[in-house]
Amino acid sequence: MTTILKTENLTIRFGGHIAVDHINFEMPENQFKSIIGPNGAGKTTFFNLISGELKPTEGKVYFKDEDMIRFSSVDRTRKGLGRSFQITNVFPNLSVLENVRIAVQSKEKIRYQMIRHISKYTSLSQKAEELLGLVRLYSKKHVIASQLSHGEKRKLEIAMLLALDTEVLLLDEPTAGMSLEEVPAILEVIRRIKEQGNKTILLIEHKMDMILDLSDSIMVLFNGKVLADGTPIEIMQNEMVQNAYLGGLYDEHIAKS
Ligand SMILES: Nc1ncnc2c1ncn2[C@@H]1O[C@H](COP(=O)(O)OP(=O)(O)OP(=O)(O)O)[C@@H](O)[C@H]1O
Repeated sequence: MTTILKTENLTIRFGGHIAVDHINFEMPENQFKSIIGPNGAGKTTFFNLISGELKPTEGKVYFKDEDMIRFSSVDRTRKGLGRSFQITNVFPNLSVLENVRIAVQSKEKIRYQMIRHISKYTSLSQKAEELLGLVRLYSKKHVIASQLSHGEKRKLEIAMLLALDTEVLLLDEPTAGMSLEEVPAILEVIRRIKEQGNKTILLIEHKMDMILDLSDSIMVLFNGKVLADGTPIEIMQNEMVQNAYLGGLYDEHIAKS
C-alpha cells in the first residue's frame, strides 16, 4: 500500500507543555483512519500540525513524500491535503448552492469575471449540485446557509471540502454539537464518501460506534503520544487502551453484539 501522509517525530510544545510528542504516523492511501483519545490528548493539535495551521517545534509532515513544513495551510489544501471547513468559513448570507459553487470555483481557479460565460457558470453549478446530492443537501440548495440546522451546516462544510477535490480529508469531530437525530445523516454522508473509494480519510471522533463501524484502523493518542495503532478489533482488545481510555467499552460492545 502506498503511504500518502506521514509524520516523523512530530512535536509541538506550548511553553513547558508537550501537546504532541514525537508522533511517527503513516497513512496508507484511500484508507480510513480514526484518531481517538481523551480530552486534551492532542488530537486537534495533531490535525493543526498536519494541515499547517500550526508549525511544529520539531519533526516533519510528508504528503506524498514531499516535506510540507514550509507550506501554508492554503498551499497544503491546493496540493491535496484538505481540512474540513469550520462553520465560520461558510458565507451565512449566501445560499447553500452558492457556498459550494464558490468552493468549486476556487478549486478551478476561476475568477469572477471569467464566469460571465454561461456554460462555465452552468458547469460549476452542476458540480456543486452533484456534491449537494452526495451529502444529501440537494433539497436545501436554495436555502440561505444561516437558516440551516447545525447538522446541515456540517454537511455543507463537507460538501465544500469535497469541492476542493483534495485526496486527503481531515475531519475534526463532524458530529460535534449535533442533536442525536442528526448524527445518522452525517454518518451516512461519511460512509458514502468512503464507499467511493478514492479518498484518504482521517477522522477525529468521540462516538465509538461510528468509529468502529467506519475505520480501517484507529490511532489512540494519550498525553500527546501514540498509545496504540491498529485495527478496530486490536484497539478494542488492547489492554493498555482499555486501562487508559476505553474502560468498560469493549465488554459493553461484546455484550451488545
Ligand atoms: N494554542 C495553544 N496554546 C497552549 N496550549 C494549547 C494550545 N492548543 C492546545 N493546547 C493544549 O494542548 C493539549 C492538547 O489539546 P488538543 O485540543 O489538541 O486536544 P484534543 O485531544 O483535541 O482534545 P479534545 O478532545 O478535548 O478536543 C491540551 O492540553 C491543550 O490545552
